[in-house]
Amino acid sequence: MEEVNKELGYGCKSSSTVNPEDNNNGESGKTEQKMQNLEMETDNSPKGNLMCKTKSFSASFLINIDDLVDNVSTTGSFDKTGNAAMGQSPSDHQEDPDSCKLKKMQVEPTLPIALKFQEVKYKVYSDKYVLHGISGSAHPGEVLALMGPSGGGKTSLLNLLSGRVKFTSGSIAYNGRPYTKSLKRRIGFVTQDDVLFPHLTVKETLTYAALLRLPNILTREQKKERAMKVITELGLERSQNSVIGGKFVRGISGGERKRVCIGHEILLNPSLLFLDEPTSGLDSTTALRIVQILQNMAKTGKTIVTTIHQPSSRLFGKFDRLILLGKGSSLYFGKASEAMSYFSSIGCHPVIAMNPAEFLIDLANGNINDKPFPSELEEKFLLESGSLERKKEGRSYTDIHEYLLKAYEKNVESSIKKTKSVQAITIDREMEFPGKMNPREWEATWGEQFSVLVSRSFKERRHQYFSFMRITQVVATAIIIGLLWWHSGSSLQQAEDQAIFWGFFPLFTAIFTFPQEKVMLAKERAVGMYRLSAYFAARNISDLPLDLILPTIFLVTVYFMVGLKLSFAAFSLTMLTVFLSIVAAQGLGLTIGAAFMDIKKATTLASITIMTFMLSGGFFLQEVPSFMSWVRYISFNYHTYRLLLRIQYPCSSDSDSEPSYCQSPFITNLRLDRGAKEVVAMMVMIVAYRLLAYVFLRKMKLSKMA
Ligand SMILES: Nc1ncnc2c1ncn2[C@@H]1O[C@H](COP(=O)(O)OP(=O)(O)OP(=O)(O)O)[C@@H](O)[C@H]1O
Repeated sequence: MEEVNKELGYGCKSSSTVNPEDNNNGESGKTEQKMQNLEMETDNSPKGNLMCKTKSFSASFLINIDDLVDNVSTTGSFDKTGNAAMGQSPSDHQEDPDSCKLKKMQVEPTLPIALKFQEVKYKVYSDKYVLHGISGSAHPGEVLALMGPSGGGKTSLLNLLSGRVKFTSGSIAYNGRPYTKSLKRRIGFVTQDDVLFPHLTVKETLTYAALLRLPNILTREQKKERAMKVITELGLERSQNSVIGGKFVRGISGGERKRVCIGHEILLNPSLLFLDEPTSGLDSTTALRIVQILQNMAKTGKTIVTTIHQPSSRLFGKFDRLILLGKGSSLYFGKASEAMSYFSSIGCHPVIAMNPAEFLIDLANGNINDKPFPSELEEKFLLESGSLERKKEGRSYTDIHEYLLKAYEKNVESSIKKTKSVQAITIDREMEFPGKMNPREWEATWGEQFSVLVSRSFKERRHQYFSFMRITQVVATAIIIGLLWWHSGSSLQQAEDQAIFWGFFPLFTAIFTFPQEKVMLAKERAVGMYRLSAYFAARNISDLPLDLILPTIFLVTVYFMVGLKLSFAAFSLTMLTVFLSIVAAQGLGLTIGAAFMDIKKATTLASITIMTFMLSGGFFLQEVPSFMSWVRYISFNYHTYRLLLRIQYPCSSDSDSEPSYCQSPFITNLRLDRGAKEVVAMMVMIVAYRLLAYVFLRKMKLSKMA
């Protein structure tokens, strides 16, 4: 067995305990030194270079990473500590002001950020701790894997390290400094779920993200180029024109989708990239490809931290460092390649050939059935149960967990504490000159955000709106109404049916808008991709043309089949009334959707509302009790109905030329005037409902949904 283990490379190291962190001390010290050197190199670059201005600072190094990566692949490389071995020095370039940016490109790599955390605890409520004091570090050029069984605390730790969630106690330092808002732009986070628009292509997805996320110092063309470079870097060229796809739409593969999510984050060239289970649900070859991409990215000076569930042995070999978590505690921290030796040294090693990752997760799960267990544990069980058989049955997860924890405290934790912390280094200009850099410099202007969002929303919704089902629903309803009231002329019933259909149809369509997009909205707002007002305005405007096309088809069909008033004025006014009704109904739908952000709840309230509006609107009940009559004034159905009747049954004050229906009690009771009040009421509703929807969206704790 010993031989088998040796052959596999993770055999028992017998007596001496391997201390994974001991081996790192020297390296991590060197890392810190190198990082400081790198920082100094940057600081010592020619003055003119640094004066290529605060404004262009971040932007220029964004473009530059590509040149840098090119340089790395052709002329040099990053070592494990994130130092770039550059092929060119700043002095290789002329002191031409126009070449300022170019020079920056070749001088500035990804700003290396080392992550160090000590005794990080995380409490979710009262005394429920999810993490019980985790320590470790990750350096530029490295991929740190957080591994462990389900519920071990991987995602929680990742969220804390990325600054998305506040920790309860302990410390997390980025180049020796605590988290600040300015770090946000240096951090990329790839969530476990792929939050992407299903109907956009890969190219559209990344281009829109580039247009929205990249700083304004870049031109539109440069932003698009950047998106294309990311596509190339991630090997997505072949699928760039394919749609992303989703539950109901076939699209690119899971691996490609994950790469698009990674691309979304690396557009901004983050120094720290966090990924939550980037390989879950992928086959081992695709997973390996993703991790290979992460490794390549790390080589450009990024610090990469990823959670991983059950990697294959080939994949496991790709990680530089590893934290093994079990029940919210750290069971191992050190080089991934030394994990097996460490566990062997404390008496835990597999008796059969197995994937090291599988073995480690089994250990963290307390499952050591086909593994020899350490003598200390054996003694413990022996003492408790007295017989070998019972002893084996009696082993519990808690005992094994405690044993591994004690071994960790004895062998690893103490040495982590001994490692010198990274000397605080400036992370970016905002830290250097607090408050002097305008955060708005980073983002596109309101107008640009609006136009990009309109275009994106239009492309995404185009497919949704003109779905076969939806067109069938509208056309079929129009034909049925047309046939039922075939050439019946200006029928009251017909006006009623239109008002009902166009009352509930847009309302029930609009309630889905915000709940459906809430995860995307939360994700994009969390990284400050755009202003809420730009999103809201864009969503309203981009919906309009689409929402008016189907009603037009409907109205034309019904109007002529039923044989309504054949005059241009009557047709146009009917059309306008229906449009007003649609936009008002939509506003109400948006408000209900934004108020709940939950489709089920929103649908329930929308059903109750529309029923109340219709009943009070005058179609079914002519005599509404006076204490309930106020409802009709906030009902767009009521105003639509009155306007439609007014158009189809005009009555003038001249009683001689008045048609006979003007004397009917039904019409006289309605006391139809010129319709100005109805139009004003509808306009007020259109604006007020939308304002209300915006207020609800603003108040919504979107961060909790991300
Ligand atoms: N906000 C919370 N409230 C209550 N319990 C929580 C909260 N966040 C995390 N937990 C609990 O903490 C534990 C760790 O959760 P976490 O999601 O970090 O585990 P994980 O290792 O990422 O699991 P998985 O691999 O299944 O995603 C779980 O038992 C989870 O239920």
